[in-house]
Amino acid sequence: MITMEALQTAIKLRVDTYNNNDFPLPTRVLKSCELLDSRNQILAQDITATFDIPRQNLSAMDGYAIAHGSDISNDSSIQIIGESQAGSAYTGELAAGQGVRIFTGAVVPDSCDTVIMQENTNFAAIRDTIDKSKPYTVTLSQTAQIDSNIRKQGEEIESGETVLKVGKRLNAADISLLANLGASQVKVFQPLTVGLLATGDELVAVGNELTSLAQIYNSNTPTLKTMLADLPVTIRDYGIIPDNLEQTTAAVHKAMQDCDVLISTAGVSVGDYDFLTTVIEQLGQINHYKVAMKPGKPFVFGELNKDIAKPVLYFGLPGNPLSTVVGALQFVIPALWQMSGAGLAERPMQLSVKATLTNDIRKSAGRKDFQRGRLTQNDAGSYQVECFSGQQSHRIKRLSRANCFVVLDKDSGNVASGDSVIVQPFPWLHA
Ligand SMILES: Nc1nc2c(c(=O)[nH]1)N[C@H]1C(S)=C(S)[C@@H](COP(=O)(O)OP(=O)(O)OC[C@H]3O[C@@H](n4cnc5c(N)ncnc54)[C@H](O)[C@@H]3O)O[C@H]1N2
Ligand code: MOO
Repeated sequence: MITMEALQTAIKLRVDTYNNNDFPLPTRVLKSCELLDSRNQILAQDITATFDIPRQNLSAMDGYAIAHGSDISNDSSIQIIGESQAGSAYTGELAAGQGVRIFTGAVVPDSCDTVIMQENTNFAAIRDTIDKSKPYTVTLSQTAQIDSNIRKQGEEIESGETVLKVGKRLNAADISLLANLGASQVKVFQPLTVGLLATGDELVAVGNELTSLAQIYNSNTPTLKTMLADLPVTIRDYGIIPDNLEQTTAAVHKAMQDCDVLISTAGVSVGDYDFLTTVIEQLGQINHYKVAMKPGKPFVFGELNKDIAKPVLYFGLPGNPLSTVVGALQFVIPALWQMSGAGLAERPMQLSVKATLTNDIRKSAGRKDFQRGRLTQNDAGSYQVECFSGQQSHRIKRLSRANCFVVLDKDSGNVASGDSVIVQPFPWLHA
């Protein structure tokens, strides 16, 4: 059975080929996106500045701009002959020994080469006596440095500079940068279409009545929709498909015409009513089946390619709710970010921390284990994790109580209270 790490690498390599050959990023349709809707969209065009930032030399402090050639040593006096405010510059010429009152963000007059903050003058002592309608004198209480407290034109961004590149996953800081450059819209990659298909005769969609004791609610589809909500994808929900070869074939066949990616839940184990692997082999191929992890072992990675122009990548998640969550986090979501065109450094990072275990864990070697736990941090900043008993992959209440996975290596055996373990916080713990 393939290890989890080897499967992650295999999926990544397949998506590399998909992005280069099957559906090359440069040939994809672009979408104009309003700046405020662009969070988590993937930039499809480089962004180049059309003007300098700062656009002119600006003051970094409230204080005085002092003319070139002035004596700026401690105790020297400067004659203040006007004022430069943010949005309304002082336009006159200054001679050595002169200055203007200036505020943070205001233009530094061309004839000035230093800004001195008001705290380094006698401003506080004379403040109440200043009559702004006529020149007045301030005295430096500290020697100033030429060039200090001036944000130079273009020092942050020069006109013509590329500030964001194709593949950037736009975040609040990028939106700040784009807004500073006046971009009201950006070109992003058209979201991929991701089909969701739940299989199982026992399933009923939330909102409907359970009419027999054999029925349960379909929780995997709402779970996946929530987990994918932050991705730049369009979801198509194909609903619940009964455990029946013809209907499963028809549903997969329909989805592969409409979608770039298909995710199914359940029907991938070895039971008499688990048809998905058969259908995938009829309409495409299985690249990998079963992975040495717990939960989530009967995971399928394949592609649907019969009689269609480009392959539809297929992820078959095992039906147990926990297997669906673990498989989606470890394989599907990273692949979707990569398929969406997000550069390597732009894909959400799986954070992990070391924590001290507060209870014993029983484990047998053979599969990498993702046990649910609750991570806490003490006042000194170190982490502890409590790992719950009852780790079977249908334990939904414990999943909701947990905030992290305790990740135990494939070959690890039992782990004891006090041992240091690797913990992966759930994405929703730090988002
Ligand atoms: N003989 C074997 N049996 C099983 C094996 C095995 O290796 N040999 N593997 C077990 C493991 S591990 C898992 S995980 C499951 C995976 O089974 P399937 O993916 O085929 O899923 P089902 O059997 O249809 O369902 C499993 C479980 O999950 C419930 N389920 C299914 N879909 C949903 C949904 N959308 N929402 C909520 N719950 C769902 C379903 O009712 C079952 O209880 O196979 C083991 N068996
Ligand atoms: O691998 Mo299954 O997902 O343990 O329950």
